Amino acid sequence: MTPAARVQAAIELLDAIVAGAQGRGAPADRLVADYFRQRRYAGSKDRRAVRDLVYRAIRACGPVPASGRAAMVRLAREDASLLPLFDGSRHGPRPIAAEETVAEPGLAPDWLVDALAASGIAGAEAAALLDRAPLDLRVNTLKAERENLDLPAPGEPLAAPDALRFPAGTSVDQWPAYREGLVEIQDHGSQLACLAVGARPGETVIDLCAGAGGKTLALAAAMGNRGVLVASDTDRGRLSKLDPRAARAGAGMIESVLLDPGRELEALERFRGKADAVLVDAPCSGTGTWRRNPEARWRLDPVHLARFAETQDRLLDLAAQLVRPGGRLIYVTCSLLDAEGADRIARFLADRRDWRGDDVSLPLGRVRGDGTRLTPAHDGTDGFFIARATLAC
Ligand SMILES: C[S@@+](CC[C@H](N)C(=O)[O-])C[C@H]1O[C@@H](n2cnc3c(N)ncnc32)[C@H](O)[C@@H]1O
Repeated sequence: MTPAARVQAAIELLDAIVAGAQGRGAPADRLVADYFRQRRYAGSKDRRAVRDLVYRAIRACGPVPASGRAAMVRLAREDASLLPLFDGSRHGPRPIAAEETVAEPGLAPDWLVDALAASGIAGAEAAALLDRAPLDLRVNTLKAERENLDLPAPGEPLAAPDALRFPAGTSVDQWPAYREGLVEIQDHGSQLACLAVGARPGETVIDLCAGAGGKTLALAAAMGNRGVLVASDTDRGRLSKLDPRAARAGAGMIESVLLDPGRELEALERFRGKADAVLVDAPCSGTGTWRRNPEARWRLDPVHLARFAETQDRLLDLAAQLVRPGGRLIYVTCSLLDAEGADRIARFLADRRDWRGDDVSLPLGRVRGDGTRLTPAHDGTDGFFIARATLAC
């Protein structure tokens, strides 16, 4: 592909991504993968270049752009080396007209910028939400140790005991250590959230919103494969990815439980009042993960945010019924909005005299309400809110 054709391909992809965001269709990553699956002629350099253009253009726009072209023209305003590529060549984009629509720059739609600022995320803290994330690995202590693991590149040891950091784009998935389950890809913040669970061998731990099990695998390692570890979720597709991952990681202790939305407790009845720890890694807006999913800013509106908060309250109430006296509940969201973090745990604790908030004592982060918050600017992690509460004996 010529450089101009790459710009045109990025414009077409951005059109699909904008439509996907507005109609709540497939996420950008999937659209990019599908696009190239249908265009086998594009080589790996072309793919990398187009992908890079797409994500730079997404980051360059604040609110949802009017079109893929408007987004790319915005990027060309910021990177003049792109301007000559709007040359009207056979596969390239037409020249930029004087009256052409240009997407607005910025962090996000205005209402979201205001909500973040009201949650203490503004200035450099806000700008860092759109940085490129490094690649973090968790050494799987069921199979290896950080100190004597031999990897193709040396990683930077981080504060979480099993975390190593590599530059963005490192092809870890090609490494034998990855294929053999010695390491997992997991953001440092996510690893710290797992530390806050304090899972120990022999305990009964429920990962209520386990998804594909990123955190479940870390809990299995912390428990040394001993005890009871339940991974539940309402999404069959996500949960079904856990079994092969667990097999690769040697995490034989995990029991997957598919939940019926609205009737979650039915499938978990036998654990009522029995769990030592319940992790609620709740569905949320993902404002803390824009470094990886910058187009998520375009998918959120106040109605959806309010729905997330309702679900989070419901899941907290549900999780509380599973915890044994003296046991703990850990609430996590990858959001930096108080509406999904500090406000939720404050409501939970306000309603309950038999629960008290704990200090999660993590090596990074800052106190926010009754929890701890990690941010890209301060902690170099994805954004997370993490809180822990203990039920009186
Ligand atoms: C933030 S994601 C979990 C990510 C996962 N823990 C990980 O570390 O990879 C939130 C999950 O909550 C699940 N979920 C949504 N509603 C739920 C419900 N009512 N009960 C349990 N899980 C639910 C979603 O399907 C999604 O997988």
